[in-house]
Amino acid sequence: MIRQNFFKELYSMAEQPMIEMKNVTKVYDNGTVGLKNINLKINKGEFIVIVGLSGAGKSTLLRSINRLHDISEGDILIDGESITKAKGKNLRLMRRKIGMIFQSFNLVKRSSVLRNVLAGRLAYYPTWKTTFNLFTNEDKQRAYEALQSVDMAEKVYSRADELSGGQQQRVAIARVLTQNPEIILADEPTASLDPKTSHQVMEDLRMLNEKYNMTVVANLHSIELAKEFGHRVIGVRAGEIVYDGKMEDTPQSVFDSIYNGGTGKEED
Ligand SMILES: Nc1ncnc2c1ncn2[C@@H]1O[C@H](COP(=O)(O)OP(=O)(O)OP(=O)(O)O)[C@@H](O)[C@H]1O
Repeated sequence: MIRQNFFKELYSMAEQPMIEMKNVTKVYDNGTVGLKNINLKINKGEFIVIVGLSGAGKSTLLRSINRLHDISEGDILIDGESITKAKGKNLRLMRRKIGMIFQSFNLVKRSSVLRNVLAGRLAYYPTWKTTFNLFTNEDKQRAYEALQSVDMAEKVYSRADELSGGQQQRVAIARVLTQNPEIILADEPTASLDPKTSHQVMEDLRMLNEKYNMTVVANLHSIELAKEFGHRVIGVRAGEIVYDGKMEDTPQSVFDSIYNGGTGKEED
């Protein structure tokens, strides 16, 4: 009996979603409805792509997960714990589990590549230490290795604004790797990049997913990249989930209808 319970418990732990959205609605201060009653479970190690027209709510969905946007109704659980209700130190610890990649890279442009990558460790230090730049050698080594894994080690002392867009995004990926989160939210990570560089950046995200088992949720405009890299596709239209399925089971017609057949606000 004890043995049975043990396995049952182990099983239910394995089943616990990494991210769970329960009846999530987001209404912006000006009355715009960003998300309408979203229910969604994302498991550890998945690589999710979110697709939809401009204005459909992809960014709102992604940014609700780490509370860059506060939701109006519902609850969001990270690894079983409500981030919606989290406060103070607890909220900071939960956010440490969530890394973010932005379309605009969000590096400190006048700082070195190394300092930018070390910023991924900030949440592990008390503020006074970071003010005085007291990063440990271990963390410097960690940052260097992260840069190596995205093939950017030779730029370690360059200033961030001396790099190309693709190189900056790779530094941002090294920063997120140094943070060592469970989840990576990538909000249009390739929107400012050319096709070849976009592909490279997606390969880096795949590496984080496969090698470190990080759960990746990426908003993508490019259907080609979505198809190539996503394991599961979520279609969003006018703040609602209109499709959710494994990539291998998703026919082209689904993409056609999400992008052409819908009531997405802008291109109607
Ligand atoms: N800060 C804000 N205040 C008010 N409305 C907003 C705000 N941010 C987004 N919205 C609105 O919420 C809706 C969803 O926007 P969101 O940015 O999430 O869409 P998206 O699918 O990410 O679009 P894109 O692909 O263009 O980035 C849109 O109608 C948008 O105008």
